[in-house]
Amino acid sequence: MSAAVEAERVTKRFGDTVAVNAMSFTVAEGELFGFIGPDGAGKTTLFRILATLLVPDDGAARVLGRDVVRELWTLRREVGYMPGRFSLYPDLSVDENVRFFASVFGTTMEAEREGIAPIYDQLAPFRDRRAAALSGGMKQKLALCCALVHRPRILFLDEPTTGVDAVSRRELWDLLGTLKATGLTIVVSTPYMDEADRCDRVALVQRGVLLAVDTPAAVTAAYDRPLLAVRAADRFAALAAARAYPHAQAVYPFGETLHVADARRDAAREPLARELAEFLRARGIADARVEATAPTIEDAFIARMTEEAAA
Ligand SMILES: Nc1ncnc2c1ncn2[C@@H]1O[C@H](COP(=O)(O)OP(=O)(O)OP(=O)(O)O)[C@@H](O)[C@H]1O
Repeated sequence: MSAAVEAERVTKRFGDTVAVNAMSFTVAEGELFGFIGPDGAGKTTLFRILATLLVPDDGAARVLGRDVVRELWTLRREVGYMPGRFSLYPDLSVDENVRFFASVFGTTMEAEREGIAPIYDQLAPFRDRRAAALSGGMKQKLALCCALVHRPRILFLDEPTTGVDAVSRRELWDLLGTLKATGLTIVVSTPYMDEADRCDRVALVQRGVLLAVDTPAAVTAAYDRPLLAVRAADRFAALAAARAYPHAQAVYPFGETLHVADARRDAAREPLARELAEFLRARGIADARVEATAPTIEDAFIARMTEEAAA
């Protein structure tokens, strides 16, 4: 498969801030590729460079084989970009928004009706409603529809699920799956680690740096230290106590439990669980129960980010 995106040491600075720091990666054609990272990681800046809206200070990027700086005018017709915010006209109706974006690219909503059907069909009941009056999930679907209306060969979606309720998040990811099945290359960013498993490959970003690029399964498999799950009625007190544990590399809430990453890589899990339980009980967490647990991709990400922050 040829590459849909090739980035080579792409760098962008704003004053003293290095928003994107020498990022190199490739996205294959037809791939659903996710950038995962917290606020300020550089996702928006990178997406704007790949969508030809911002010029990198250093490095080079090619999208669909075209240079994002030298060939921007050709590329703009072939790329769909959905920014995190402000992509719709709030006072225009659903249909008027779609028609507007179609006209920018010299086409019409009618001509593109079949291509946008998987999304537009869900919007059609609200076609005359002003965009401002749509729910968060519907706004995102409309923005996606507008980004697709000129039949791009690649789609860049910047945080499409931020601020969207859980059901709409799932629906949006299902839609991305449907679009991927048509052969479209999709590059998406998100601050939510639990969305990683919906991607073919993910890139973990923090402070402008790529920490890992791999399949979700490989990122999870690379987690190589004992992970312990703690249950206690007073989770807050247990968290404070566990943070004082000398072998804890990272301690964080995880669902109903706390996760404690033990720094002793090669140790057997069970004795470590007993040792932590004894430590917590000695610190007043009388009901502390500790067991070894299998890492998820979120644990793997947190470990990478903690290591990097410590370095
Ligand atoms: N136009 C700008 N001028 C100055 N600094 C900027 C500009 N755009 C981004 N930055 C800074 O660059 C860094 C990366 O920002 P960016 O918006 O790319 O991150 P992000 O991962 O998309 O996070 P967010 O979800 O907050 O947008 C941040 O420190 C941000 O403050």
